[in-house]
Amino acid sequence: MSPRNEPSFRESVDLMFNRAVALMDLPPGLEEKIRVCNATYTVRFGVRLRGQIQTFVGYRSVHSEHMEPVKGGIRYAPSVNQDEVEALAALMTYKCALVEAPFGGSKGGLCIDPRQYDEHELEQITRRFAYELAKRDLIHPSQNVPAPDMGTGEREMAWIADQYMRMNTTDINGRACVTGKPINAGGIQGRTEATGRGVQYALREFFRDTRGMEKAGMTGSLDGKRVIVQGLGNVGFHAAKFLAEEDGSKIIGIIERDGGIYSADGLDVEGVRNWIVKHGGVTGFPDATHVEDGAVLLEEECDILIPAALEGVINLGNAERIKAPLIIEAANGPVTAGADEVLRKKGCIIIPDMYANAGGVTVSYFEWVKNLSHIRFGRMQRRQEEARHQLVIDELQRLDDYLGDKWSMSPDFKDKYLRGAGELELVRSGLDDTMRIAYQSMRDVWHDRADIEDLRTAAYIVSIEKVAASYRAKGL
Ligand SMILES: NC(=O)c1ccc[n+]([C@@H]2O[C@H](COP(=O)([O-])OP(=O)(O)OC[C@H]3O[C@@H](n4cnc5c(N)ncnc54)[C@H](O)[C@@H]3O)[C@@H](O)[C@H]2O)c1
Repeated sequence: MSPRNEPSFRESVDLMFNRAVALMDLPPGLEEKIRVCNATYTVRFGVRLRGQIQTFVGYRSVHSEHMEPVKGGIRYAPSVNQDEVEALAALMTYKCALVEAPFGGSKGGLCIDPRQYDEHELEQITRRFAYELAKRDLIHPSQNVPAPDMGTGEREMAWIADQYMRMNTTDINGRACVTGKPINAGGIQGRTEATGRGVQYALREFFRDTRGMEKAGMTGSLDGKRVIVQGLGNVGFHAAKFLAEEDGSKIIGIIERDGGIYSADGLDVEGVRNWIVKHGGVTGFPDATHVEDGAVLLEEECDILIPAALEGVINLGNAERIKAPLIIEAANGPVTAGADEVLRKKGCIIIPDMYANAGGVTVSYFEWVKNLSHIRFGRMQRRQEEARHQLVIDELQRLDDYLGDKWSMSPDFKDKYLRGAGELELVRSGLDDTMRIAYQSMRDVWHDRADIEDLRTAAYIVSIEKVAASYRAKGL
């Protein structure tokens, strides 16, 4: 974690914000209005567990209501605190603006180590937390819509949705009170993988940016690139798996709570994940070198470093020793403001969190829209699309017959062509499109303005401009 003399997470976010606004022309007062967190609600509640009452502390922070509902995940971790949820809520505001998800920023957290409780106990705690928030409209389809974050997943989101709906039986849009739910509880295809998938799409778009690649001193494609990932949870696992399986990248290092593993030949991501589930950590994973202090692997030679666990892991204590020319912030806030400056001076390119991990909120947006429209994406068009596709296939079949040996339809064409109509494909293409457009908007600012050195400042400028435009349009 950050050495004590570094600013807190929230201060770090504010410093990065200030760096961007210094290059903008905002009316006096507006910059402060955008930067500050509107409100943070603290809840303390008791749950009777194992024969005695245990008190839990949780937070829900609302950073900006320039658009409503506000949106942001709920984190379960012992280290959750007000500063952290406020920093994360601020990042949600900028993230939503950057990818044009029509939400303000929010975040929640519960101080708990979920590994210390069984499933039934976690359900009791989650339902009580949800009750405390929902009765104050801090969980609500049109006011405040949580999602998963560290330590939570679709299981917790299903409990939260159910709790809200029990409390609001006449709210026909009740399911839209939270996203990241399982499919059979109103979720959407592709949400679980969305943040990791977004990291993959972000990297693909970066690799299409010739000038960006030049700035990073990189050439070629993702194929064969050496990648180190910290945190093989929801985000890190999916990002690593897709990069290895679909882009040919080599995952040479994985860092977890109990240390790190390294193999120059590349690690089997799925195998490591299964090992962690079975053994509780990476220790003992075969055919790899194990290091007790996983953080040293952050400093190992690689092409792409993906911090996907905690904030503040790249700080003034290790920034000078980071060798990766490219860092993609899958986690929120993994690089402190001080480390950001050190790395910038070294020429390291950072794809910033507010863009890199925006895949989650993008697909959450799709899920929210799906819940409000009460119909699965593609359901009404599917038959019609299939009929149109069949016309094309029939026509190509005639051509195939006519041309004989000179040409033939590729064997998987029909399958691939028909596959384009389902919900998962629609979600993926919507996510890909979003990640491309958002990258291009920061890229243009980064490359076109001589006074902007880095992608993070460009990202802040693009999103602050959007939030400012929204305040200007509606008044404060
Ligand atoms: N889940 C999402 O959709 C989402 C969306 C946007 C951003 N994020 C961000 O991504 C990051 C990870 O979230 P997640 O949902 O994947 O959480 P997760 O709980 O699924 O996974 C976190 C992983 O990090 C590991 N970890 C914890 N402490 C560690 C340490 N000290 N060193 C190494 N590994 C450690 C955990 O063991 C776990 O495998 C967070 O910063 C979160 O805010 C998540």
